[in-house]
Amino acid sequence: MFSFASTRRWQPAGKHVLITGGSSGLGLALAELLASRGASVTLVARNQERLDQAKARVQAACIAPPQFVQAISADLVSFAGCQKALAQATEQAAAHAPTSASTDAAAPAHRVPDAVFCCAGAARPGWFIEQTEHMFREGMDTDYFTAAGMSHAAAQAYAKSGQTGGKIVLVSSTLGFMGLVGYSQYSPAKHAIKGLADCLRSELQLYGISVHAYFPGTILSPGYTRENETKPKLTVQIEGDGEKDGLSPAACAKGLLRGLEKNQYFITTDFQSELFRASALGSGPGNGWLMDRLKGFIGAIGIPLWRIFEADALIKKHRAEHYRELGLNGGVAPR
Ligand SMILES: NC(=O)C1=CN([C@@H]2O[C@H](COP(=O)(O)OP(=O)(O)OC[C@H]3O[C@@H](n4cnc5c(N)ncnc54)[C@H](OP(=O)(O)O)[C@@H]3O)[C@@H](O)[C@H]2O)C=CC1
Ligand SMILES: CCCCCCCCCCCCCCCC(=O)[C@@H](N)CO
Repeated sequence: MFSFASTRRWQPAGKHVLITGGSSGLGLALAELLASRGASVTLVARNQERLDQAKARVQAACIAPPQFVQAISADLVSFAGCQKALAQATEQAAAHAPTSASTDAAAPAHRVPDAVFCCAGAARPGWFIEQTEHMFREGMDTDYFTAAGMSHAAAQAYAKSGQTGGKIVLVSSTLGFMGLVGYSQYSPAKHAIKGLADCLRSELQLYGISVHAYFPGTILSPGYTRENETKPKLTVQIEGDGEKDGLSPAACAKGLLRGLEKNQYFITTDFQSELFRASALGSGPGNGWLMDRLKGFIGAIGIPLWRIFEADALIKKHRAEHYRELGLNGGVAPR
């Protein structure tokens, strides 16, 4: 009774969705899934070649003729880049709009995309003391500002045009609920996404826009392979074997869509993230009062045990090796 899970289920069929980071990993899987459910899709990312390949895959997943798939190359770090990409997506969609004969409202002229998924992001793990100002700023740019910029562009466009029913989906991470050794360049930006989601969920009610945030654990994506190249072994030890515990991009996309269909505000697709969610609810709507308290209770017991006996224990055990490895204090850990 406290969950506000409404009866209106979100349906991708006939909608136009814009997906940032749509050329790879989660974004691409989501694009394929939504296309297979009848949505038209705009993919946005920087690299044109990967966009073209992705576009072909998403086209192959389409089910109904009025559907269209378009790919836009843009760097979404700047607000201007986001605004331009959204405007392009809107204009190009109008060109696909069904002509007189069609009764399908897949893409009425100059309609802002019905939903915007902010999947662009990347982690560059490493030791806090070894990473540079550039890397920290790059983390905020890639993981926070791409999402803040696209949400801003979409909210403005919805509000100015009077288009209601818009949807903004932000992608955070389990690391948006908690922080872990090796992720100081990334996790703060994912916490910022959570804060942004709270503000936007609240404010964008003014314009009839719904806001959701997704908190995935490890996704077995190209991005994950890349981040593992710089990830400290200690971090791997604590976060666990991704190949074993991680989910495929397709499984994540499916779980995210299921959460949207249930109108959940914070969405997770694995039990660990669900425990952290239930332990960090804040002021937004939960996913069911009783289950949230029950999971919060399990988290209240399990998380400190995990921290003390697993995470912090491994970190303390690693001190000597760490000083040696990095040649700190002449390679000797002080007592
Ligand atoms: N992989 C994981 O274990 C986890 C990932 N996440 C989050 O999920 C999301 C998807 O991750 P994943 O599938 O691994 O990502 P991938 O690295 O596989 O794909 C990232 C996508 O983002 C695009 N992108 C990156 N930077 C920009 C930019 N400045 N402007 C426009 N597009 C950009 C990339 O294209 P291009 O480079 O061509 O621009 C690519 O399409 C990210 O937000 C990530 O932080 C959350 C939890 C776990
Ligand atoms: C009872 C409680 C048990 C708790 C166990 C917790 C284990 C820690 C899991 C941390 C996993 C981090 C996944 C997100 C990774 C991510 O966002 C990056 N890969 C970036 O792409």
